[in-house]
This record gives sequence, C-alpha cells and structure tokens, in this order.
Amino acid sequence: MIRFENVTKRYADGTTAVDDLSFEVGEGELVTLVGPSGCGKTTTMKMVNRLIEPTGGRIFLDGDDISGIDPVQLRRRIGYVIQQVGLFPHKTVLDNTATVPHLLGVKRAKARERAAELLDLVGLDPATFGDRYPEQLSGGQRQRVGVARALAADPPVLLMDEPFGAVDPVVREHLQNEFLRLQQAVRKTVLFVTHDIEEAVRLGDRIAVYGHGRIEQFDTPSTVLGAPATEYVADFVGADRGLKRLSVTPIEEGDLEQPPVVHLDDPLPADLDARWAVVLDGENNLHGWLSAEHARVGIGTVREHARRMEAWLPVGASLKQAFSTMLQHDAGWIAVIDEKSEGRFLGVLTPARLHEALRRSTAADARDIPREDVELETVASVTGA
Ligand SMILES: Nc1ncnc2c1ncn2[C@@H]1O[C@H](COP(=O)(O)OP(=O)(O)OP(=O)(O)O)[C@@H](O)[C@H]1O
Repeated sequence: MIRFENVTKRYADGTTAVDDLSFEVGEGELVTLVGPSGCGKTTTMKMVNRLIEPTGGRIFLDGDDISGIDPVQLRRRIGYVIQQVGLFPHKTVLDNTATVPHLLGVKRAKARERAAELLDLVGLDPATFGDRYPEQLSGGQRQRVGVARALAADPPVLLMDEPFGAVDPVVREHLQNEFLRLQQAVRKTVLFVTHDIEEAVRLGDRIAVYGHGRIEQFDTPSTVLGAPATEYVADFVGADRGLKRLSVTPIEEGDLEQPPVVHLDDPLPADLDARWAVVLDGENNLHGWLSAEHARVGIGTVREHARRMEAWLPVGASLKQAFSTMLQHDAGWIAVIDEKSEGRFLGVLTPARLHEALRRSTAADARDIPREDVELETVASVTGA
C-alpha cells in the first residue's frame, strides 16, 4: 500500500535525515515509526504526503509513484493527524470535523451528519460536544476531534505524527485503546510516528525502530522485544523488555494446563485427587471452582459447594492481562475461555505456565518458528523436588 524504495532525504545544509530507506506498509496495517529525537521519523512521514520531497528514491501509494500525483489530489487520499491538532478555533467541533468533506463537495447537511457519526466513533457525544469550540475541550478531546477530522474524508491512508504526545499518560493510554478499537473497525493503512517505545509496541502491527536516518529493525512488536536485531535496538527498547513483552504476547491454547473438571450436577467427588477442580455447567462453560476441602464433605452435588470464578480471561488476551488478573483477584491461577464459542472452558493458566509461555514465545521469535514447536529446557527447581 505504501512502499519506500531506496528513499533518501538530504536537506540543503547537508543533513541526511533519511538514508536509503526501503520498507512497505501493507493495506490495513498499522506501522509505528519509533526512535529518538532527530532520527528522521517526521521527515519520513512528510514525504508520503509530499510536504517534503525526497532527494533520492521513490515512494509508491497503491502502486502509483507519488512524485507523479498532484499533491492536492494525493492529500485527499491521506488523512493527517499531528500533535498540535490545528483545529480551526472559530469553528465548532462539528464544523471542524465536517470541513474536509464539505470542501470536497459533500453537501453541508450530509457532511455534518457524517461528522456526527465520526465524533461518536472517536468517543465524543456529538450532542454534547458538537457545538463547542476547540478552546472548550480538554487536550485529549481535541486530539479525538483531530482523529475524527482526519477520518472524515474516509481516506485509505492515515499519517499520524505523535498524535497523543501532548496529553498526560492516563489520557494517553485511554486514547491509544480507543484508537486501537477504532482501527479494528476502519482498518486504515496507518503510519504512526512516536518516540515512545511503549506506545509503538502497543499500537503497531509492526514497528520500525529508527537509528539515525535508517531503520535498525522492522518487525512485529514481540520480535523486536524478544529478539532485538542490534545492540542499539536492545538499548532503545530497554532492559525491561521482558516485561513489555507480556503486553504483546497473547495467551494461546497450548499454554494452558488441564486441571480436573467436574460438572454442577455431579455428586461431590470426595476422592478429588487435586487441591481444586474447575466447575463447568451443562454446556461445558465455566461456572467456577471447587476446593478439595469442600469436596471431602462428600454429600450432595457440586452445585452446593462450587464457588464462582472471577479470575478468567478469553484466549488471546495478553499475558500482562493474565498477570494483572491474578494479582487483582489474588488468584493462583486463572481460567481461560473461548469467547467465540459462548465461553467454552479451555484450560487454566498458572504462574509457571505464564512464565513458560513467555519463554516459549521469546525463543519462537528468535528462531522464527511457531511457539508450539519450541522445546524448553526445564530449569531444575531450587529444592530439587
Ligand atoms: N528543514 C530542515 N533543514 C535541515 N535539517 C532538517 C530540516 N528538518 C529536519 N532536519 C534535520 O533532519 C533530521 C531528522 O529530523 P526529523 O524531524 O525527521 O526527526 P524526528 O525523528 O521526527 O525527530 P523528533 O522526534 O524530534 O520530531 C534532524 O537532524 C533534523 O535536525
């Protein structure tokens, strides 16, 4: 969708901002460009909508060499969101959002209707915010209007330059989550510039880690965190990259342990050969759990002694969510279900299995093989047991 072919940008004073860059962003893919200040991220982005012209190489949009496309026409195909959103101060939120479609010839009423839909999509109630002026909004709300405005003309491509850079960390995380949800729905091809590695790994399908004017590594977040290509990348992603990896590594079925399972209407298993069992209902959906202590009572059915299970997650949730759920419920394990088949119970994740999943996924990325094919060396327990 966007392809850079040996692109170089040398400014008039001799600064080489971008040096022989080649990479591709697929249709519907979100690529984050991350790196320290001055490494050429913004220059890269502005060459896509021809705010800056390269001094060498070519850039293609959907197979067309952009140097042959009129910049005004080109920019109609590309939404652009920047940190200082640049909303028109004298126009209402609704009119700000409707500006571009209106300029493109969409009738005013229709453009405003579409603008209201988009405001809703970015989490701003048009009835509450539509008639406000930009100065009557918080920083985070202004950023949302910026995103809505960039989407208004429904461009296939979005360029986002530190769009959430000017808001505090809590609002920022909120905006990132909302943006991910939005991207699931609209599936734009996105180039997203940030200097924040956390943001880059959270949002990117792939991330390009920039050194000076060059890409040091271009890969999925989990590979960049698990197997940094160079010392530079390892330094940039940080010593706590193992922790960061938790948030980009999903729980897979193969990570789960299969504990004993009982059903609600079973008689109490007085001889339960484990500390607890998972309790399922008639449809094999998760109900809760039963402790061996309660099972030993031996009279009645499981239903009377089962406890509700609060600590559960759908398969595909991140290992970080799993860890956080364990801590929140002070639970030694969490149940994992398949949301797609109405909550069918799949197995449980224990701290040991979580650690194993993380090691397995790191090794899989480093060796470029599926996670289930990794044979882990087991570490002998401290007690030798
Ligand atoms: N108009 C210009 N003339 C000369 N040098 C420039 C010009 N614009 C940018 N540069 C230089 O090109 C390099 C790359 O700049 P660029 O703005 O692309 O970096 P960046 O990675 O986006 O940085 P930041 O995160 O600070 O925005 C820097 O060394 C910068 O000083």
